[in-house]
Amino acid sequence: MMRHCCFLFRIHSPNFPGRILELDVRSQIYGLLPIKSFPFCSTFYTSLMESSDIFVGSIDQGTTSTRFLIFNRDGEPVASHQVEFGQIYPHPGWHEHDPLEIIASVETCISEAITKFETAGHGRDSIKCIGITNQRETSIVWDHETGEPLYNGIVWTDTRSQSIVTELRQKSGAVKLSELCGLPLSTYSSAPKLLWMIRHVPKVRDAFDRGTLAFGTVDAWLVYRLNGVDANVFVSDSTNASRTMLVNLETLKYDETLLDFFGVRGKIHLPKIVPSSHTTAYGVIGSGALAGVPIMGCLGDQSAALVGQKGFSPGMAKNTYGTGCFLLYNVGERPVLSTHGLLATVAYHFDRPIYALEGSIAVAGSGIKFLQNNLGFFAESKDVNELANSVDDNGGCVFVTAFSGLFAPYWIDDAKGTIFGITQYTQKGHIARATLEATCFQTKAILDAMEKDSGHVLSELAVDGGMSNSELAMQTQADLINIPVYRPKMRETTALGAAIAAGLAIGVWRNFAELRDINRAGGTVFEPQVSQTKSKERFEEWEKAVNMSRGWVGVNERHEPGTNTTPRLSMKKEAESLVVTIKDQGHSLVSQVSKDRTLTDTTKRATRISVKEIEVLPVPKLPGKIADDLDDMDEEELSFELRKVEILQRLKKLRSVGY
Ligand SMILES: Nc1ncnc2c1ncn2[C@@H]1O[C@H](COP(=O)(O)OP(=O)(O)O)[C@@H](O)[C@H]1O
Ligand SMILES: O=P(O)(O)OC[C@H](O)CO
Repeated sequence: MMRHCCFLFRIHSPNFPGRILELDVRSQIYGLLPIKSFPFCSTFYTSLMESSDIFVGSIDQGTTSTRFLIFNRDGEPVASHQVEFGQIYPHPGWHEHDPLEIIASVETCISEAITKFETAGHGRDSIKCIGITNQRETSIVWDHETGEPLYNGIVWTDTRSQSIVTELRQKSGAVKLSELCGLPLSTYSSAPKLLWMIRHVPKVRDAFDRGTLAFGTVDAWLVYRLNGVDANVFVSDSTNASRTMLVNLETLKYDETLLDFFGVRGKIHLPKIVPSSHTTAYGVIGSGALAGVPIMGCLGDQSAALVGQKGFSPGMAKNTYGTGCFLLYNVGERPVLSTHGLLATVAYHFDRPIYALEGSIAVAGSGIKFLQNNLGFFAESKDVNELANSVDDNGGCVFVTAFSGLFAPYWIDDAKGTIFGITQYTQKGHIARATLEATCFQTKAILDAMEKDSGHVLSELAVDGGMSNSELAMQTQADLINIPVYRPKMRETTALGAAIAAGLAIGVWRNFAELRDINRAGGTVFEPQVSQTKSKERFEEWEKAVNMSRGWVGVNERHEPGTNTTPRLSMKKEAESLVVTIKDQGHSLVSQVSKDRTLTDTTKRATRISVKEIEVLPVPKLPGKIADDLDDMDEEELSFELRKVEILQRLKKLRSVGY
């Protein structure tokens, strides 16, 4: 076997104490040598022996888009590619991702970025390792034997598990949960989403009963599939695993009390929890443009942003304005349990775990996307700024963007998105401004809570994420919190953090000191510009609005189709149309395809729908049955060629939500 000495690394691996692993850049292990003396920093286990032309790849799998970036040793991105992927909203409060589409989006990004990288004159062999960072809590289930997903991923924003959460809150032991895992019992964490799938999705229930149900957050899914199903690399990093509610924050192991509480102990396959930076645990990319390249870093996206901002000392904080907005505050080597509505979480786990207090805001950039996609206010996210700047202030409007209830520090389950203060004077610009302000107000509330929990006053807030591109939002933020807001020049700090985690494992960077100058120059500082009295008044208005947004969702009124019984699906041929009815205990969804090819869906309370005259069949038999019936139908008679496609698409959509 030929060795290329410029590509040779020696690694002091935690898996092989006292021995050195030698491996080439494609991660083929040549042999284990006894360790002699090795002058590397004791904090990290790695040392890059000889190197030139070194790059680290980073997969950033966010809530709305996937990116792949390739960083040089100075932490500069030299090539990248980004794609948006499908957001599935089958019912109010439901939000899903197709797990296979997520994988496809990663593969596309890697392949396109590699093409750009090579066009720029680099060789793909110079990419030494890959880091992964991802949206957290989003829950994916698959068959442990086949690797096939059993349902769409339930996204962290999804509130369908509300009644399960309400039920669990009554259960003995509920109040102790957050002491063990650092998280409040809410729809946000993974465990209630997992329970919902076990209860309501027949395929998931079957796998659960047969003992083949595998559950993981997005990191585990990506690592598993990118290695190739046959490799069966089933791991999750501590920062991601700690968001499931199944993991003990102190031990970073699955906790029997938590597993028992959720009724899953010994009944499902869970990924092994490993540190965020590791030479071997994450395996290697199995196929495609980077086949053979090792994955060596993995962090939940908010942890990655903290690492990318180099928030390595206790007292350092960052706020990432992406789809949601998340403030992480480094509290050091011991977790701090909040008494003011914050989460205790793992900041990162390299040689040892470091903890953070977290303030989570469910809606930030997604509020802007809402104005764009749902209300048609503008064509692109960046246009929100022009619209918001078209007015001098919010014109008295306050928008509580509680699309998933309100997260930290309020944790109001029954709030809904609500705009207060609308008059005939209100313009789109006022609403755009109020949307940007909502995240800034909630950040202010989180910082206040953080100061109470930590006893420490922050002197500057480091920011990043898509919405931090908004000058108006960042200036508003500085005004409201009355401290400078620092925005780095290169805003892909999340991807950088994952690259750092991977690079530290293999010695691209040997210690934190070597990272000091990365992304330091050229940042922007937003200094507070309004009086404290003025910003206090505005914040009081916000808090009033928050209180008034309570109670819009009565727990019993939540739209939760399929909560109790097996849903029934039926179809009926009428003279002018084909009617497909999905009925469950709470609701019926009626899809109607008319002769003129229009398709209408109506969701009604079940009690108001007469299903007497139509055949009702158990769901599992239906797909084939419907397909057969459609084939038998007389084209003339029904006279709309598109109906099959339309109905089958509609059924696919319905099946994707568990029917
Ligand atoms: N110039 C801009 N001004 C305000 N918001 C922006 C701007 N550019 C992007 N955004 C918002 O940032 C969000 C995307 O940020 P990103 O960090 O990529 O999120 P994620 O990782 O969650 O997918 C979008 O929701 C978008 O609305
Ligand atoms: O997609 P983002 O960047 O808003 O991050 C999602 C979070 O990880 C959810 O906890």
